[in-house]
Amino acid sequence: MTRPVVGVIGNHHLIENRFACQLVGERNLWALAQVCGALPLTFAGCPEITDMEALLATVDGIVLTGARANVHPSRFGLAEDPAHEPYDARRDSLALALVEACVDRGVPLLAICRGFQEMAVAYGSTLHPEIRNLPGRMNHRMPRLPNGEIHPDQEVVFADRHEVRLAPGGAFARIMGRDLIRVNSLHGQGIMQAGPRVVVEGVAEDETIEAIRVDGAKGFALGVQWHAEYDPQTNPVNRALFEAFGQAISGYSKAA
Ligand SMILES: N[C@@H](CCC(=O)NCCCC(=O)O)C(=O)O
Repeated sequence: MTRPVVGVIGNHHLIENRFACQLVGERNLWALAQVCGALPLTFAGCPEITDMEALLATVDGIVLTGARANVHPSRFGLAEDPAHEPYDARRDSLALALVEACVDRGVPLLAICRGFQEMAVAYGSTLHPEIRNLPGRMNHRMPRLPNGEIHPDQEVVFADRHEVRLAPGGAFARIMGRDLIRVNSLHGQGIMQAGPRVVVEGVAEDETIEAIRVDGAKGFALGVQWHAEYDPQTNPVNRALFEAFGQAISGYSKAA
């Protein structure tokens, strides 16, 4: 029995400000291999070189990963702002189309952080570019040193930072087996207004939306604002999510 194959989207980076690359956070790949029993297969976040039909004929699931670049504000009716760069318009285009294709066909889809935002925007949600600036909101960005540098210890950066209250009886509460969890937090953007098919399944103490599903999806279509890929090997909350995704990809039949 071969492993199910999961497509993992890449994101654009300029290495040394000259060398264009498609990168993917390695922890996404380890989580899929070790907890879902999948073969992770990265693909470019570039619609120009990605045949979606060929991709979806090849994979048993898709993961839209986190990424430093923000979803372009034109996708939700706002003007771009240098303060909220970088953007990754190619990834936006491919990811938003993939969300709808997966939802319509029942291809299991797990959306993480930026991917969560892409899932939300694909179905008409708006985002706020810097939610920590909203009254009453926490700072959801990764912790930094007093001098402003990103904290050098990954355990600190990815430590649980806040609670998420899950909708009782909802998809996430059923997967997690509880209504209250704690999660890490590494994002600046957040959902302002959920679109009509975006079901809010979990919110933080400051009402920031942290977990969603797409209403009417034929298959697994869940998104989380936190970085569940960081430690599903040891963290029961993230393990439950990746195991549920693993069941979905194992049970998915491309032939259907
Ligand atoms: N850019 C968006 C999404 C946040 C996200 O995916 N964070 C991952 C960060 C990985 C890194 O810093 O390289 C936002 O900021 O909301």
